[in-house]
Amino acid sequence: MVARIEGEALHAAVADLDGWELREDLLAIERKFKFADFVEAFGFMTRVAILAEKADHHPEWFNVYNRVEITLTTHDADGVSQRDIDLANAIEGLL
Ligand SMILES: C[C@H](O)[C@H](O)[C@H]1CNC2=NC(N)=NC(=O)C2=N1
Repeated sequence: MVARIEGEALHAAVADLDGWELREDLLAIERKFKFADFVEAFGFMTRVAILAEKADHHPEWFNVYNRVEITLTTHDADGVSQRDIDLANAIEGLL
């Protein structure tokens, strides 16, 4: 079981992440990315997929052409956990 991050700690953790926002229901974090074209966007998604598989923590995402929208949440925690924060940080490291 993974602990859910809530309240002040949740807001502080999200504030430390560049460009990520808390979803309105406070149960997930989200970020929108925009690339030059589809090849750039899909290349990014491929690199995220490799990170996600290594971490056994996977994004919910949406892609149209050069736009990628990522939502991170932890099903086991029914909300945001450190695993989401860690994956968001690892994604930041790809940019
Ligand atoms: C069995 C497996 O470890 C779990 O289903 C993992 C896989 N990837 C996951 N990804 C995300 N985003 N949240 C989870 O709770 C989760 N759980």
